[in-house]
Amino acid sequence: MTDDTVPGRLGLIGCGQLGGAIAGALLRAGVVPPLRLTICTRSGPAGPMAEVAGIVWTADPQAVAQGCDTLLLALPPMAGRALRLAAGGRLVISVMAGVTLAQLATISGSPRRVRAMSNPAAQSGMAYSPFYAPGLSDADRAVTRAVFDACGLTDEVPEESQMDVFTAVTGPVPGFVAYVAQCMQEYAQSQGVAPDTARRAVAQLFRAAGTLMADSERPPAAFVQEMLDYAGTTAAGLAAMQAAGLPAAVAQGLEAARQRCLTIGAPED
Ligand SMILES: NC(=O)C1=CN([C@@H]2O[C@H](COP(=O)(O)OP(=O)(O)OC[C@H]3O[C@@H](n4cnc5c(N)ncnc54)[C@H](O)[C@@H]3O)[C@@H](O)[C@H]2O)C=CC1
Ligand SMILES: O=C(O)[C@@H]1CCC=N1
Repeated sequence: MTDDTVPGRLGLIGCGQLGGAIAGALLRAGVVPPLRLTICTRSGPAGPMAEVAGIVWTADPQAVAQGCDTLLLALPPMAGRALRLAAGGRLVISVMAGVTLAQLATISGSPRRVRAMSNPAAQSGMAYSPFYAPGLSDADRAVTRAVFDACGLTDEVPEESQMDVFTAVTGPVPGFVAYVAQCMQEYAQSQGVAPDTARRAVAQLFRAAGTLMADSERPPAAFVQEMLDYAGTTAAGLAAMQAAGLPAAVAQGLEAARQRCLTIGAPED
């Protein structure tokens, strides 16, 4: 990756949990140098990016829209929906949950729009960042891929509806996985394991499980079936979890998150 992968000036509006992580990823990967990065927040320099020399800071989204060539919107969805940017024909990439491509047209007026999703694991290059961008030029697609390649894995999805699915499933990190880990730690503690021991053990389990599955082409179902076929202690636990409705509970939770995205993306009255 070279310093001109993102041509011109990149303007980031929002530098919090996600925007700051993406900015860190872009700088680390050399996709854009600090001298070609403008960051807009409500309150000036923020987070680790505040220590990076060369970045231009502003509290004026219009200054970003008119002074930059590519805009990356990483502010809260409701604040983003209220924005009106004189973005002209600039490339506008959004990672705002639920904000639709149609809303991005109203926000920016630009025909060059990307609806994307990422997560704070971008900081360490471990995010999954899908994007939806019908009609995007090859050049703009290359810039979009360069941005999200720096954050981890990326895919272009064929339907905008999938962006709400991914916002629910892969947007939160550690997100829902932390909830499962919490349940496992609390079980261990209920059996007399000391809290810090339980925490360390479960963290190591998720590190191992995540690495094993990420390094494999096998779907999670294959790992589960392998344990069921083994017919040992884990098989007994898996059968009990299925009988207790774990699959339905997970699906209900993810669907609730997806529905919240649809609420954000609903046309204003
Ligand atoms: N935090 C997360 O794990 C994830 C967040 N997202 C999305 O990323 C976006 C940002 O979320 P976070 O980084 O968590 O928020 P945050 O609250 O950590 O940071 C928000 C940033 O936006 C700035 N901001 C807010 N209103 C502004 C305005 N009117 N003009 C200019 N700057 C403004 C704030 O100063 C701050 O820098 C949201 O749309 C969220 O849905 C998506 C996936 C994961
Ligand atoms: O919870 C949220 O609203 C943000 C978007 C996806 C993950 N975190």
